[in-house]
Amino acid sequence: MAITIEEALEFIYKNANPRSLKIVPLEEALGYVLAGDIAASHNLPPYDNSAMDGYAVKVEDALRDVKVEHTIFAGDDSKEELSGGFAIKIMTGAKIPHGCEAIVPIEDVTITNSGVKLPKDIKPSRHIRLCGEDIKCGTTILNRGERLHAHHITLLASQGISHVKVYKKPRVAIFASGNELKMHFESVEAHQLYNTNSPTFLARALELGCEVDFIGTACDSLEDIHEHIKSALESDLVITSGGVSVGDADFTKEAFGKFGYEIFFDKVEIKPGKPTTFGRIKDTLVLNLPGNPLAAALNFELFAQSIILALSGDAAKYIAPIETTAAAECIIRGGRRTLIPGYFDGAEFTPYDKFSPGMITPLSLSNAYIIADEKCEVIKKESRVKVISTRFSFNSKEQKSLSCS
Ligand SMILES: Nc1nc2c(c(=O)[nH]1)N[C@H]1C(S)=C(S)[C@@H](COP(=O)(O)OP(=O)(O)OC[C@H]3O[C@@H](n4cnc5c(N)ncnc54)[C@H](O)[C@@H]3O)O[C@H]1N2
Ligand code: MOO
Repeated sequence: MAITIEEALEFIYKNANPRSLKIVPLEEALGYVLAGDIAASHNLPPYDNSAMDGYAVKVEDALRDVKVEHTIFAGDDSKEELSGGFAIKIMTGAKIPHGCEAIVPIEDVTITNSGVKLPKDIKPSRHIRLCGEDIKCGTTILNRGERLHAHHITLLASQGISHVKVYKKPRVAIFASGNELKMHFESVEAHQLYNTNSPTFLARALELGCEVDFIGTACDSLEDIHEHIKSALESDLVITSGGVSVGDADFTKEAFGKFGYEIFFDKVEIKPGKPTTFGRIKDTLVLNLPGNPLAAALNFELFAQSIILALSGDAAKYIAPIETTAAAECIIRGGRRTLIPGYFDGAEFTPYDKFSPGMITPLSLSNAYIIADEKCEVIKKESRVKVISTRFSFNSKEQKSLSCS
């Protein structure tokens, strides 16, 4: 019996967990997920320092001519002490000298014969960046389950952290089956076509931070599919396409059965993608997607991505939609949840005008999709929709104003 998308995702979250850990140098840590919390071992800034090129002064010296005898540069380990009637010239980032109460920027003073004339308003602590105001030593700066993006590398580098403990990237093996299929580097005859699903899965799994083994294309025979399964079982996840329907040459599930395939579900109330199958052979998870390219790619987005996120140890493992409005009407048949590809330009979602499970263009030219409810027969123009991205960033084909009013 076909299950709902929610039930299918529950099977996924119950069965997909991060496997093992390793230590990587910071330079290679981008995209990995942290396997432990990280606490700050240094204050940032590490010492009170000047936010401006200017003069270290006493507040009481406002409006006075003060003498300037020293200059402190960033990186100096200065022991100067500031006394009333004096200013110390100081550069941005330089350590604040003892006795300094504020910094006056260079452009706010007048140069005199013996030093500088200070302005009338000097507020205590002005232009001083305080030790630890950004990061306090001992606080947790990153948590287990955080995927490392460029600006997390900033935090780690600020603490002099050279290596981090992370979850290994999910190892994914990919193959397709179908006598009609040829690899993109082979020649095709008139009755054949290129296997586009496997290169799609490979590229997308890499985008999602997996290590990928490209096993190839199997013929529609149990023996050949067995060979491909054997080569794939060392992985955390095997993703196949094709051969999951009821045709005379649909052997995929039977072929996996020889290896003790425990199937969690083999039908989902979804269009396209009803025959999507998920299970396990020992520690290896298996996702059999249908052969039809749009069905395969969209169901990869929903199910393979959810498995990959859960396997990677990412605390943010749930796919999150963005709410927006539909830019055009889209008529659907209803009856089952329907996946509709389209383009989200940051303001509106435009459903792809004509799509069917066997096509490849709709998703290639889209950057997102929506899931229409089983009772829904039309997505009306300007109705609210929940958009799920199929890319990492949101883009627009036209230049937009980027500021908020
Ligand atoms: N009598 C029924 N027939 C079908 C049903 C059904 O319920 N009853 N379901 C349909 C649905 S829905 C789908 S989806 C497909 C799923 O079929 P398979 O997973 O068995 O896929 P194939 O038959 O192997 O291929 C379908 C289609 O896709 C092309 N294909 C397959 N693999 C690739 C690839 N790697 N790259 C590019 N194109 C691929 C293949 O040539 C076929 O045209 O079954 C329906 N039938
Ligand atoms: O469900 Mo099939 O996946 O419509 O093409």
